[in-house]
Amino acid sequence: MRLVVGAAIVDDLRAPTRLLAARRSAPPALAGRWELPGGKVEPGESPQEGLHRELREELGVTARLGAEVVHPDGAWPLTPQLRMRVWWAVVDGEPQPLEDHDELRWLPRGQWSSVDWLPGDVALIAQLERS
Ligand SMILES: Nc1nc2c([nH]c(=O)n2[C@H]2C[C@H](O)[C@@H](COP(=O)(O)OP(=O)(O)OP(=O)(O)O)O2)c(=O)[nH]1
Repeated sequence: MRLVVGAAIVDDLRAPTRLLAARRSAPPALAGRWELPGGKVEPGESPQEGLHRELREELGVTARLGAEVVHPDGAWPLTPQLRMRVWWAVVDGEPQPLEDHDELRWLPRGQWSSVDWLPGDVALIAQLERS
């Protein structure tokens, strides 16, 4: 079982009005679907270290993490091999699609479920919207 970390990047941790969605450019089976920026934690890294690294690599930003978005079982199941932990985050500057994504989109509150999320993200995004 491999751990993936993701960031729910918003404009304001206390009163979010927009959420950043990222459209995958690869592999072909996932390309075109939307996800939270992030990726797999590497051996020797803490989940938070891995998330900061992924956000630097993918978006070119430095992040400040807020609270974890907790799944009742501890982590969000994505596939039989993957589970994901997610933190709210704010970032400095405007994220750029440097790696893994061909489009970034700020979704206004109320429209967070309006893009075609990866299947494992749908319940998570619904929880973000309710929070
Ligand atoms: N980053 C991210 N990955 C997600 C989300 N939802 C979801 O099912 N996944 C899946 C897609 C991928 O199979 C996996 C993340 O792997 P990745 O390919 O982005 O990881 P990585 O950047 O570390 O790349 P690599 O080492 O596998 O090359 O988790 C999500 O919201 N964010």
